[in-house]
Amino acid sequence: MNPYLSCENIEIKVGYKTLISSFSLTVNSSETFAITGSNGCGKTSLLRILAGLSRPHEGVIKIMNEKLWPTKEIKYEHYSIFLSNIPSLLLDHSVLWNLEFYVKSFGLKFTLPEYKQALSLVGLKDREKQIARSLSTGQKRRLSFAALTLMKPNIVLADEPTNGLDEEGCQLCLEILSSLKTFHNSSIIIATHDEKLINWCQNKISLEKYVPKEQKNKINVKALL
Ligand SMILES: Nc1ncnc2c1ncn2[C@@H]1O[C@H](COP(=O)(O)OP(=O)(O)OP(=O)(O)O)[C@@H](O)[C@H]1O
Repeated sequence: MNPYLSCENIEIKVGYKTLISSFSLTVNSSETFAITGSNGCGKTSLLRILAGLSRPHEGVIKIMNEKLWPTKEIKYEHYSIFLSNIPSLLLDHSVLWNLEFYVKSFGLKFTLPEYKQALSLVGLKDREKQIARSLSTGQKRRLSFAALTLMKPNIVLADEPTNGLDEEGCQLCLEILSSLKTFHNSSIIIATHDEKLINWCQNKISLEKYVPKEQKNKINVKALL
């Protein structure tokens, strides 16, 4: 069977600086990966590239055996979903409007009871008319989980998905990801510093080994004091 996601020899540059080089990965159905590494090593940059939201300097990326980069030949945008570390919402619109809008942007549509059920599942019951601006950070994140439960993507690319969540929210996140993996064979790739999430993932990849040596500038606190 073809892998859900594969990438070969990815190089990421920021300006003239090489952030990551020679990164390759094959992700099959139901596999879970934790991408770890120090602040600024390139986890978010890598996930955004795997989601097709930005471009690598070098490399080849395939999603469901269709090319994402260098030439984009993806048939269905909803194959993979990127959960940003800061959920992007249209803040002057309601919770329900944001959920519908997000799902529609992938060409999908659900019924009102389905949207309501998804909101209820993530603890946002009776908040569908609330303006997104008035949600807390954790509630905004829960709203992005509601979209996941509806869309059931093949691949979830989640950037620090438990940031800003209370203990129950973290548990909810794990339950949603576990059920996508178990019942829909979704592959999950998570960039995180959260030990619980890292331990949940079957595979752990430290990005540090793909950071060129000259970029590893450790801060010497003693020298600063
Ligand atoms: N658009 C951009 N313009 C300039 N520099 C950028 C841009 N995006 C990212 N960078 C730089 O690239 C590096 C990697 O950023 P990235 O957000 O990928 O790191 P990260 O590993 O996710 O960090 P953290 O653990 O803090 O979330 C950082 O030094 C950052 O300043």
